[in-house]
Amino acid sequence: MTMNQERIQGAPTGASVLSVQDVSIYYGSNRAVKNVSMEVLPNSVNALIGPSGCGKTTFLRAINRMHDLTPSARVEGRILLDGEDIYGDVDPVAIRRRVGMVFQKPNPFPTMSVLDNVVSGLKLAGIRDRRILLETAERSLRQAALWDEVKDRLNSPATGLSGGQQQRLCIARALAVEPEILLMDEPTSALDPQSTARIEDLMGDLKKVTTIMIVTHNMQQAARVSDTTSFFLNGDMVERGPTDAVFTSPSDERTEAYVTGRFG
Ligand SMILES: Nc1ncnc2c1ncn2[C@@H]1O[C@H](COP(=O)(O)OP(=O)(O)OP(=O)(O)O)[C@@H](O)[C@H]1O
Repeated sequence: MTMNQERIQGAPTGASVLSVQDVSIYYGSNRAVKNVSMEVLPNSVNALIGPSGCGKTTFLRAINRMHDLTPSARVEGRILLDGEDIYGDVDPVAIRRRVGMVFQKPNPFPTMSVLDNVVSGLKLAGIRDRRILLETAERSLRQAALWDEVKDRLNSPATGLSGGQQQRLCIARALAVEPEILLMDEPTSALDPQSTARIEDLMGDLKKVTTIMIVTHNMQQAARVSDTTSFFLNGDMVERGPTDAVFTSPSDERTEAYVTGRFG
């Protein structure tokens, strides 16, 4: 293991924005994620790859306490966000404000305008100052590379945008509350190649303002956009390291078989 790999995979470094410590996740008696630990550095893009059903989404959802909404689900271990245990004595709603999420299918609020979608999180937090709302909307839409396309239709329904624009709107909506982490669950799988490329191009800019965890089935995408890659198999995190190393010289033969397309 290289020093860089040790830094990524090993003990908490204090520099981590997210520290996952021995996390297991159960649905009833089925353990879908097994003893996963990882340290995530700020302003990095972290890909989670692995065959269908290996636990990637289950792992991702633990990071913003979405399993609270599933009665059979249980999370063991510790997840620290900037040193604070997100399963400790904290309000899950406050955690979800700090950990944004973008889903597979774009899900703008259908009855709201473009502008109201972007600032919905701020309004929920009680911010009413129109100047602040407009400034935040412009900043977030610029960060999501959507501003130029929507600046003249901010008050039009969000549902009038194309699928790719709607997904960038959802990214802008997530960014508006300045999340420490942005979770992306196969964010381009419902999009055409051109919209996918736009979102991939965006990743480098997004990580300047947040830290990204992205589940993807597309290994070229993981290779193109991420700094670290974690390979999951049957609930185990088999390997995690710098993306270059995981793709070109994986240390586990199961990772090699997967990234070279021999299974999955
Ligand atoms: N709500 C749920 N209730 C019960 N079991 C679940 C639930 N969600 C997922 N599972 C199970 O947990 C395991 C991991 O599923 P998960 O969706 O996390 O995998 P994944 O790697 O994200 O798969 P995919 O790539 O197909 O999205 C699977 O065996 C799945 O059937």
